[in-house]
Amino acid sequence: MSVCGAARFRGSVARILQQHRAVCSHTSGSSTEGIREKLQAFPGGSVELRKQRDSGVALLTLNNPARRNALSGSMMLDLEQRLCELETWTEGRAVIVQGAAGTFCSGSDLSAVRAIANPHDGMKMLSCGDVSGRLPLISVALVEGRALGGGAELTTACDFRLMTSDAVIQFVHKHMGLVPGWGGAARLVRIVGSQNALKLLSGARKVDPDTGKQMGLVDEVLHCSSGEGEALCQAERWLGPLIQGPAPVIQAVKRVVVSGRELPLDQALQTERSVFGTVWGAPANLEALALKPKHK
Ligand SMILES: CCCC(=O)SCCNC(=O)CCNC(=O)[C@H](O)C(C)(C)COP(=O)(O)OP(=O)(O)OC[C@H]1O[C@@H](n2cnc3c(N)ncnc32)[C@H](O)[C@@H]1OP(=O)(O)O
Repeated sequence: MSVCGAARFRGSVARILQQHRAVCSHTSGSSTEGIREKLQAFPGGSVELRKQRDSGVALLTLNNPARRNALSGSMMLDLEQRLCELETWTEGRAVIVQGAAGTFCSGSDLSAVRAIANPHDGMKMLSCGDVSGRLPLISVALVEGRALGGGAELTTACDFRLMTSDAVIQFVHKHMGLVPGWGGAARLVRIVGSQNALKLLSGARKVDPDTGKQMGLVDEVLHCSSGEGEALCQAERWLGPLIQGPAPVIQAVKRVVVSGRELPLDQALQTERSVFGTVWGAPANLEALALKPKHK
């Protein structure tokens, strides 16, 4: 390349980088604010967080029963806020995600969806509702009633799914002219394999607990005979053996498994080494060594 050509080339690269920076700042900063304001304009319901300090289990409840716990605009923002609170809960071990009044979540609130049904707002909305990889504790979706659309996606963001015997999970996106956008498709493929994921998404198939269990989408079916609260009690009992032990160790286990699941091998190995460094010689490790345990 001539000197002149090289200068022109450097000039073009600089221009492209400048344009790229402009696009990035547009999509991350003020425009995210724009979507926040739009979402705030669709209030209704709430996302409640109750940290049970004695057990280290948090309850995250989608609470919009008049709309079958559809995620309103303000609930999407609430959800983000609650996840931030969970991320810094150092004494936490697990979180159970549930819906109020015996049903999980009917997806995005259709009135909000209608108001922002253009590609630009849709892309920005994703930055507010994405819970993938955000749950720092062992997470369980307790599915009673229906988990539809974005609600079905939310179940895949959890490590485990427990369903009551009459519950249904359904990725209804195709019926809405959509595909998942909050990571529900990618995670579904990892959970049930691509053949099953394709069947569930392209057929918008209703998944009952038994089918879910066969596919590996559902970890346990809960048979509840008596009333309110029984499913939650059973879910807490199911979780019990997984969360025995010191919180830092449980959180470390979660981190190595998530990195193994979601990162390329070289990065996962690196993460595992650094997480190992946080538990080796730490109080729980020293206490266990002092007890001279035998694992019979
Ligand atoms: C990227 C995100 C993709 C998405 O999530 S798009 C949204 C997908 N979800 C839907 O289309 C849900 C549509 N709703 C339904 O199929 C049914 O309402 C559902 C959930 C099976 C419940 O059926 P039922 O128990 O018979 O109750 P119902 O139909 O009378 O509903 C009770 C009230 O709740 C409302 N509702 C249910 N799901 C909603 C939603 N997603 N957004 C806004 N409002 C919703 C429903 O309109 C009804 O309200 P109203 O009492 O008529 O004022």
